[in-house]
Amino acid sequence: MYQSNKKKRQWKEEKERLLNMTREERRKEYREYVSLDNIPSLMEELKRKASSNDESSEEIQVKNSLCEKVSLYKGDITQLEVDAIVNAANTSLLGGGGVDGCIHRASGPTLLAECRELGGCETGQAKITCGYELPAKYVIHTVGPIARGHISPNHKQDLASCYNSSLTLATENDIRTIAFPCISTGIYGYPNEPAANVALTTVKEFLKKNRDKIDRVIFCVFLEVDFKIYKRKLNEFFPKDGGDDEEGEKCDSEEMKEDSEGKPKSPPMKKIKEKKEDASSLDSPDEDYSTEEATGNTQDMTVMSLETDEGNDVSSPTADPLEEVEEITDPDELENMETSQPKVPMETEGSDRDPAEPSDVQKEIASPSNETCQESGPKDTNEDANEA
Ligand SMILES: NC(=O)c1ccc[n+]([C@H]2O[C@H](COP(=O)([O-])OP(=O)(O)OC[C@H]3O[C@@H](n4cnc5c(N)ncnc54)[C@H](O)[C@@H]3O)[C@@H](O)[C@H]2O)c1
Repeated sequence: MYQSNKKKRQWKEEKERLLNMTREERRKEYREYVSLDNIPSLMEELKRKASSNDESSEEIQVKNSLCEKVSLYKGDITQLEVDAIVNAANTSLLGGGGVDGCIHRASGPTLLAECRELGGCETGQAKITCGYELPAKYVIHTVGPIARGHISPNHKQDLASCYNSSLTLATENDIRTIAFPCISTGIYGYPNEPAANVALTTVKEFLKKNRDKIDRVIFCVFLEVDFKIYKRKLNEFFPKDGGDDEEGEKCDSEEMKEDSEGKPKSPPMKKIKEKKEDASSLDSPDEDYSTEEATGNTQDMTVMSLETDEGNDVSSPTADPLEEVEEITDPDELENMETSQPKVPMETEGSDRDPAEPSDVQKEIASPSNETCQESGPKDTNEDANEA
């Protein structure tokens, strides 16, 4: 049988085998993972903060607030044990660098075999495959806009469409827990903060209309610059007192006036609302942003707490960048990147992983070390995230 036919048959059989397994059975097959139990929702973080400040956690109203459906996680998305992780891919769907390269490397060569059958993907659209050797059952591949620091209304629409298409595909496949990287903010040069606004606005709108279909959306950040942006914004977009019906209208005015050290907090939600884009206002005029925002320090990968700065912020700077990403600034080079071969060497389709790989149940990693996805391998880390 030709190699390609054999591989085609293999990925279909492998996909069927894996998707019919229970989580316990699958855990015997993947190396390391971070379970959802170790990724607190925003609501859980707020309750934890209330109890650590000796406030009555009863004050934390759960008036059908969406903040129990979102989390912020800082680390390697390939380690998250969720129903689906989203890949920031390119239109070829044949792999590349950045998070795309990490996901393909961690998932193994069978992912590429399935991707080859998908016939690519348009910008703003999404396609789904099995997760194979990942802790995630599925990978949803989406293609963000190439903004190169200059955001047009089309770029915003396309980026919002990435989140909407991925979430729609998730609900169509009974996927209830999903993790997003910061789509388009790496090599595609979409400035970090505007991208976070689009992501948070789009996810919030989707969750308001599909509360019963999604249990958790995890914003998985990798860089400190994104960690700080999402940490600041998540409470604004998903306030603890609900207030999800009006788009960012309601806020706990006491909460917003000043933080515990009396420092003025960000302006009242009303002003933020005026500035904040929402899904309907994605066609605001072009905005030029320096792409300095698109770069930023890299930090260790830590399950973080959504505390304000005086809280138990557990992220701590590390010296080494997570990976040396070659900054591609030449637009032509970026444009033809769509057809470029994977930047980071991936296992070729013919190479099979060593069957002698350890099959024992993997140690759950809860506080991943600051190794990058390229270096991840069998590790004996088994601390409880809560001690992180
Ligand atoms: N970065 C590169 O050098 C490079 C080269 C070729 C292709 N690509 C990839 O980049 C293009 C898409 O650009 P993009 O800006 O949407 O994606 P991206 O360049 O992967 O950046 C998206 C975001 O993901 C972050 N990230 C990187 N690794 C991980 C990880 N393991 N877990 C969680 N987050 C992570 C990264 O820091 C950034 O915030 C595609 O062509 C894709 O193949 C990247």
